[in-house]
Amino acid sequence: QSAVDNGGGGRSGAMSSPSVLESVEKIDVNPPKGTRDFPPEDMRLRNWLFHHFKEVSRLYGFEEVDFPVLESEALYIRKAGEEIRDQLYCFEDRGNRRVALRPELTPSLARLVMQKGKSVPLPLKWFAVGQCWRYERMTRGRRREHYQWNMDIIGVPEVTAEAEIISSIVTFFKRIGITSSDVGFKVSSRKVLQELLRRYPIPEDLFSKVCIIIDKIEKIPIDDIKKELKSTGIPEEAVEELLELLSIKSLTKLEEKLGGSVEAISDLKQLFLLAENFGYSDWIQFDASVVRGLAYYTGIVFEGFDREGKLRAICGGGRYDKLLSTFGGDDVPACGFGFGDAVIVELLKEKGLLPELSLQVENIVCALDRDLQGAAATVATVLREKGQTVDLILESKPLKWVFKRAARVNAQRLILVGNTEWQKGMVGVKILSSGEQFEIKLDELE
Ligand SMILES: OCc1cccc(Br)n1
Repeated sequence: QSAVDNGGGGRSGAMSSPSVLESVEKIDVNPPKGTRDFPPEDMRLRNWLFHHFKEVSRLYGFEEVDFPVLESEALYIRKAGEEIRDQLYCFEDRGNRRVALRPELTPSLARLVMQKGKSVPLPLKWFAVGQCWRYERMTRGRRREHYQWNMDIIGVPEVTAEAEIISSIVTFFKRIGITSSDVGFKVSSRKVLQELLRRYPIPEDLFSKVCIIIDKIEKIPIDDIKKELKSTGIPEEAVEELLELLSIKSLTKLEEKLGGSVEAISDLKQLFLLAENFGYSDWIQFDASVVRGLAYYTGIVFEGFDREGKLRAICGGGRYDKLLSTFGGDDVPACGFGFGDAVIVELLKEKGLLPELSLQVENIVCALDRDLQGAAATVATVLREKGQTVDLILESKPLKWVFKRAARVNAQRLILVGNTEWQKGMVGVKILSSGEQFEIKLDELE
């Protein structure tokens, strides 16, 4: 921090002279552990990804919303033993308030829906793209922030809502060249688990805890899963039956196990029928082991996975009909998904589908001598007012340097402002791809 704080935090202004600046240690120029900078080439890829997120949301008639990155910690205090709770990036602010960097967007969305109350007629179809945080011990070298795309439908109890949001993700994948041979969705319902647990004398509040333990089934040894399940107090035979149930990969077998009248079965059958109508049947499969790691899901849950099994889940979501009531609001049916910006990029790299995104500039405008810098500014302004992109050379540079820059910024043409031409109200033009060059009146330039 310079002795003279010129506010902007940028380069020290004329106000402060070197003598008053304290000599500071060389600062670490890297971003904080687990976080990323986005230099231009990475920012182009991020903008490309977000453009597709937002275009799909628009295609589906969703409205964009956003919330503070900083939220009350209370939004995330759930007692189900979720990883997201263990990794909460939380602190006490100067007003002694317990706050947290949001680890996900759904609770903020639920808060805003409650805040809006009756003023927003249901159903709501909202989407957001926002940075989310977790404080994870860096032992695993994993990131502490990522950007998440969320789409949520609030106020629709029918499975058509889940079918619609899965359709939106399929549309996104197709737009970026991912096919159903690359990825699929494992789909299940927490009502399957609920139905089974209902057949044992188990307190209702255990349900979320059991789901969170089961979500770790592919991440920790099965004996640890059994140990954790038993530690919740559910009877041994329930644990065994539960694990056997989770291995079911067909709805028919599930129906044989649970009986056809079960709501979970009818929901899932309806979803698979709608998938036919949406045209994405070959993208989804029933898999009873999918429960997802968030406590508030109450029905259909799904996750996008890469069929080669090399990557973590690409996205995930489901129905959460009780979240608003846990915040003290009325019960409002809701479903949605979260889609992170990291795994999808790994998948695109794997598939050789990363887009070629280079800087493109239509014009480089350059004054051929110092006293024509003003004329060059006029030329640049004329072009920009016509909607043309212009990289204006801002200092006197040798032509060799200008050509080098033109190549670096992929300029299509060079506009040279020279004395002789300028006297006639003209400029020199060089088309860089063909080498063709000519003079033209400024007002004829387009
Ligand atoms: O996927 C869960 C998650 C939440 C916040 C930040 C990051 Br990185 N990952």
